[in-house]
Amino acid sequence: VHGHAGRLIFGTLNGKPCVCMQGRFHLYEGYPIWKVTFPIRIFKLLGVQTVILTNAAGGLNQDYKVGDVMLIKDHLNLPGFAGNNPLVGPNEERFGVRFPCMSDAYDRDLLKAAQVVGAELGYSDFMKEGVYCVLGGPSFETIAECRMLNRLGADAVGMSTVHEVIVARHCGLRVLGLSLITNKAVMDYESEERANHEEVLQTGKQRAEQLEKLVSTLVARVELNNNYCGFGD
Ligand SMILES: O=P(O)(O)O[C@H]1O[C@H](CO)[C@@H](O)[C@H]1O
Ligand code: HPA
Repeated sequence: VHGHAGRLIFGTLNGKPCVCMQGRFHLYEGYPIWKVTFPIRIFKLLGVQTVILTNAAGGLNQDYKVGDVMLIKDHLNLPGFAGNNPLVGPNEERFGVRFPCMSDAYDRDLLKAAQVVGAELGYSDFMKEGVYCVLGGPSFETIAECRMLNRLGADAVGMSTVHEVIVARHCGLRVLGLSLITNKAVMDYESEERANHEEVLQTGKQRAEQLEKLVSTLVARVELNNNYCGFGD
């Protein structure tokens, strides 16, 4: 999509071997859901143990400000309610079980580690924790939809990530999810604001340096055996 480079970059980050997707596939681009999540299985086969998934999202929680970073503690998979789940079809036993658990989708130790690192870097003022809701896109939400999602328990809304999380958990990868609140979802009929992709890209650029620092510091602290340095375990 415009704004995503569409590259796969291999290297080391703070001494840790990493592979980084510079961009992702989205359902609304017309890709089948298995293709959207295909890179996750490639990562598994490459020996990856931990994935850090990031996205741009609209803020539904009235306490959120543009530029906040929301650590994802849970998700609402709305396309999934209609049967649009990346695991639909014959189960690939070599990756995981038919009915994977999702109540532990977002690794609590990694989430705690992200909070600790965020605080150390002085980012606490703009770091939140909340529930991400995925929709199919590409149209942004109506006011009624935003109000409904917020009442259903969503703090942020976007068009990605959740499918990747489901496939990652199915094959046993540990997941940390980060949403950058790039815009406030319009919840009020009096509002003159309009969701637009340019604002999304602009907010992304403004926070890029801090997000890079957060992720790279965190990566430095995650041990290859999935333990963490300096977080009490
Ligand atoms: O979720 P990512 O890929 O960060 O992008 C978000 O931003 C785009 C809308 O501006 C949509 O693709 C939405 O999902
Ligand atoms: N809605 C859906 N997806 C998004 C938004 C939004 O407001 N902002 C960034 N991605």
